[in-house]
Parts: sequence; C-alpha cells; structure tokens
Amino acid sequence: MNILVTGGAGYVGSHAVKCLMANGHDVWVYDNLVYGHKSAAPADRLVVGDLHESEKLTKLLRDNQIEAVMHFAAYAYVGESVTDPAKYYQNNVVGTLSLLDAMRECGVQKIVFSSTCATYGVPQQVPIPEDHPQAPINPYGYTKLVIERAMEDYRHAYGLGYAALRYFNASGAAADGSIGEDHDPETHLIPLILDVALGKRDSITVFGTDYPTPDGSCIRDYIHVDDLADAHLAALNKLAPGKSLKLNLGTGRGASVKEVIELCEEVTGKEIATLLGERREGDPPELVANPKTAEDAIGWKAKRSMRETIESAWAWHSAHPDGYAD
Ligand SMILES: NC(=O)c1ccc[n+]([C@@H]2O[C@H](COP(=O)([O-])OP(=O)(O)OC[C@H]3O[C@@H](n4cnc5c(N)ncnc54)[C@H](O)[C@@H]3O)[C@@H](O)[C@H]2O)c1
Ligand SMILES: O=c1ccn([C@@H]2O[C@H](COP(=O)(O)OP(=O)(O)O[C@H]3O[C@H](CO)[C@@H](O)[C@H](O)[C@H]3O)[C@@H](O)[C@H]2O)c(=O)[nH]1
Repeated sequence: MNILVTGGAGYVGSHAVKCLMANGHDVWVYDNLVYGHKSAAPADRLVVGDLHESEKLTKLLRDNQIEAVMHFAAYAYVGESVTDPAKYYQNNVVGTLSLLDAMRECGVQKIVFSSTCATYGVPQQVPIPEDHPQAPINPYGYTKLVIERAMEDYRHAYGLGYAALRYFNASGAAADGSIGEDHDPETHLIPLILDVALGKRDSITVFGTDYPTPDGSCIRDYIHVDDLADAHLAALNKLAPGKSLKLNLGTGRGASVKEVIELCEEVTGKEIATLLGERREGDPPELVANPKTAEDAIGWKAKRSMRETIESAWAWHSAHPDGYAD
C-alpha cells in the first residue's frame, strides 16, 4: 500500500516506518522535525511539513496516491499540556482535524491513530479493558480523546475507517540498533535510568514511594516499540472504510519503577544511584493493559520480554550516548 506516516521521524513513528518498509509498503514520512530527527527517517522518503499546512498535505496525498495514513504526529509531554494546554489543543486537535480534512478531500479512508492509555485517567479496574470509562486527568489525554471521538463521527458520517491504538508505555529500540529513543527534553523513565548508567546523570528519582502497590512505586506496562510497530501493521491489514478498531496496546504485565531500576542494573551491570522522591502530579498508581481484545481483533500480541526491551534500549543508548546528535 501507499502509506503516509505523520510524525515518522519521531520515536514510535520511525519504528513503524521501518516495519512498514520491511513489509513491502511504499511509505512517505511527513514531519515538521520540531521533535523528530532527520536521520531517523529514510532521506528519500521524508517530506518536512506541518499538519496545519493543508495544501502541502493534500498535494502529498494526491501525488502519491496515498491509501492509508498512520498518524503519530503530536505533542506528548503530559506536564507541559497542563501548563500550556493551548499548544496541545492547537497541535493535537486542530492539526489532526486538518489532516482528516485533507484525507477527506483526497478520498483517503483509512487512518491508524496513536492514542494513549492516558485517555482512561485513573483506572477503576486493572488490567484495563477497552470499554473502561475514558476520563483523562490532563489536557494531553483529552486531546487524544477528542480525536477518538472525531474519528468516530467521521466514520459515521463519511465512512472513515480508523484504528485508535491506545498505547501503554512505549520502550526499547530497534533490534538492529539503527534507531531508538531520543526525546529532548527526555522525561521517560527507562532512558533517564540509562543516562545514569552512562554517567550522563547523577541519579534517578523514584516519583512516589507510598502508592498502593507492593513496593510503593508506580506500576506501568512497558511495551517494546517494535511490538507497537507490528500492531500498527496488523491493525492496518484489518482496516476497512466505515469500520473502527479501538485497541489497548500493552503486554498485560506491569512493572514498578523500582523493578525497572533493578532490571536496568542487571542489564547494564552498573549500579544506578537512586533517590526516593515525592509523587509526580497526575501519575495514576497503576496502568496495565488487558491485551485480549487486540489479540482477538487483529491477531497480535506483544512478543518481546521486559528484559529484551531494556537490552535493546541499552544497546541503542550506549552506542548513541548523544542520541541522533542532529
Ligand atoms: N512514547 C509513548 O510512550 C507514547 C505512549 C502513548 C501514546 N503516544 C503517542 O504516540 C505518538 C508518538 O509518540 P513519540 O513518543 O514517538 O513522540 P515523538 O515526539 O518522538 O514523535 C512525534 C513526532 O511528530 C512530529 N510532529 C509533532 N507535531 C507535528 C506537526 N504539527 N506536524 C508535523 N509533525 C509533527 C514531531 O516532530 C515528532 O517527530 C504521539 O502521538 C504520542 O502522543 C506515545
Ligand atoms: O524520573 C522519573 C521518571 C518517571 N518516573 C515514573 O516512571 C513511570 C513512567 O513514567 P514515564 O516514562 O514518564 O511515562 P508515563 O508518565 O507513564 O507516560 C508515558 O506513557 C503514557 C501512557 O502510559 C503516554 O500517554 C505518555 O505519552 C508517555 O509519556 C511513572 O510512574 C513515573 O512516575 C519516575 O519515577 N522517575
């Protein structure tokens, strides 16, 4: 298929691009490079542009007879979304509506969308099923929920086919070491711990030790980014105009912050200096996916273990201590 990947120079998007190309798809990457990296995308397939540039988008969709879009482009810093919600609503909502309208104008009827488990807010039930109430506790989560709703309305009215993939915590790096995680600023747990192992940071702080979990630290479901990429491909293969998929993408297994630190110590062979700190505002105690619906609907389940995930992240970070350096 001819596929447009927005945000394909970013972390998750670049791994999806690699997976799509390995499976014989004709891929175009559309990224404004605000957070993405030029060298994370194939040079002859990268178009630098913004979601708000409707004409550029429409031309790209038409000229390349795009049949489906994978939409990763968004801002994703939860804390910043609280202090500067306008930035998030403008980019994640208005930008995505611009993309959906360009698709409509060009007759592109399939989209795979990066949603998030942050749309569930503080879960009433763990592992979290897809029909769990969606009640985000921050503007970032709301921007994703608004788009899930818009896609449903577009499906009903215009026959859009969509997959809303609600990721849990994307982690790890490509098995061949060619691409990996490089956010600036970095706020994610695993890369921050690995920075301590590399001597780039003095210590990691555990945000909260009094949660109602076995060791008092938060539990998350860390899913390998290549497993996420495989799920995108599987969802794309099932998509049809007028149909929808709403799927949790996680492993179904949770790990606490303290357990992640211990595993990173084992994998890197380095002692990780650890400080015990206060809770970070807006962090639910436990987020773990119920992955059953995804398995039933698209025949996908996460294959990589937590250890493999951390090993791949360590391989990338130790080979690229300054990330892409672009
Ligand atoms: N990383 C995670 O754990 C995680 C979890 C759940 C959901 N998500 C979602 O997955 C997607 C990818 O996340 P990521 O971690 O790869 O983020 P990322 O920042 O690495 O990638 C996003 C990419 O989108 C581009 N972009 C942003 N706004 C744009 C615009 N207006 N026009 C064109 N390009 C634009 C950025 O330059 C960047 O390359 C996001 O939508 C995010 O909300 C990520
Ligand atoms: O220095 C740190 C950084 C993080 N944490 C904890 O580690 C866990 C994971 O945090 P982080 O890696 O920042 O991911 P999340 O806050 O869980 O958010 C990620 O995962 C969400 C889905 O769960 C996505 O929606 C977000 O975009 C993505 O950033 C949380 O319990 C944090 O409190 C620490 O204890 N110390």
